[in-house]
Amino acid sequence: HDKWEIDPQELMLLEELGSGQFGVVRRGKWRGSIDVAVKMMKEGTMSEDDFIEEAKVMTKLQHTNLVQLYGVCSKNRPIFIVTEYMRHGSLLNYLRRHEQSLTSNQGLLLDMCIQICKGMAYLERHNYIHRDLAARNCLVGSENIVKVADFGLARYVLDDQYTSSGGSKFPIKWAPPEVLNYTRFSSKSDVWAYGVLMWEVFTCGKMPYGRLKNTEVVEKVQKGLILEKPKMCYKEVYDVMRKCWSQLPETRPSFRVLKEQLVTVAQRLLVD
Ligand SMILES: Cn1cc(-c2ccnc(-n3ncc4cc(C(C)(C)C)cc(F)c4c3=O)c2CO)cc(Nc2ccncn2)c1=O
Repeated sequence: HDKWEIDPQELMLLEELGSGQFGVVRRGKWRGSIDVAVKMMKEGTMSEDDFIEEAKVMTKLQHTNLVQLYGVCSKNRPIFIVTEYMRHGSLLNYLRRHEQSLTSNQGLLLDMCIQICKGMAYLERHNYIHRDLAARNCLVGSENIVKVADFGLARYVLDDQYTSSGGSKFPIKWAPPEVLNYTRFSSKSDVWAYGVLMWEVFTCGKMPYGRLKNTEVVEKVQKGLILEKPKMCYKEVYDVMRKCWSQLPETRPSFRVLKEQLVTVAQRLLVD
C-alpha cells in the first residue's frame, strides 16, 4: 500500500483558492474532516512522473514551519497534489493587506522571519533546496503561524520562461550572483533569497528593487548593490539581512546560524 497515494474518493473539493504555477488549487476535506488544499495539475506544466517519484521523499519532510505534503492522487489525470491547508493564504498578500497593523509590530515581523528560518533550517539539515523561497511562496495559518510552501517543486516546472535564468518568469530579484551566472542552486542560494524575503517582510510586501527591470537588477547585484534598509527595520535586523547577501555563497551564514542570530536579536530587542 503506497502511503503517499491518496484515494480521490476520500476527497471533497470546495472553493477555489487560486491558480498557481501548475493550475487551479482548491480547498478540500480529506476523509470528511481534514482541511486540505488540492493542486489539480494542468497537463504539460510539470514533469509528473519525476514529481510522483519525489513525492515519496517530500511526504517524509515534516516540520511545523513547512506546509505538509499529505500525498498525491496519481492514478488518473490530472494528478492531484494534496497538502495541509493554511487559512490566510500567501504571506505576501497577508503583509500587503495588514500593512497598517504590522508597521508598528516589529516583534511580529521578526517572529514571522524566525518561523520561516526554522522551516528552512530543517530543509537545510535534510539537504533539501527550495529554489524559489520568497514571501509569495510562504503561507499564513491561524495564530500568525507562517510556513514555507512548495519547496523543491521548481525542479518539476516545464515552462522554460520560469526555469531558465533568462526567462520572463525566473525569480531574478531573489537570486544570488552564482545563480544568475551559473544557475548554481544550494542552501546558500536559499539563504540569499531568505534575505530578500526578510526585506519583503519588513517592508510589508514591497517589490524588491522597486520598478528596476530584471536586466538592471542582474547588473546591480553583480556589482554588489544590495537592498537598502527598510525604514521601520532595526539596524541589528538589517545587519542579519546583509549577511545573507554576501557575494560568495560560502561567506553567507547557514540557516542554523541565522536562526540563532535572529533569536538573539529578538530577545535583546523585545526585552527593551
Ligand atoms: C496550501 N495552500 C495553497 C494555496 C495556493 C493556491 C494557489 N496557488 C498556489 N501556488 N502558489 C505558488 C506556487 C509556486 C510553485 C513554484 C514551483 C515554487 C513556482 C508551485 C506551485 F504549485 C505553486 C502553487 O500552487 C498555492 C500555494 O501552494 C493557497 C492556500 N490557502 C489560501 C487561503 C486563503 N486564500 C487563498 N489561499 C493554501 O493553504
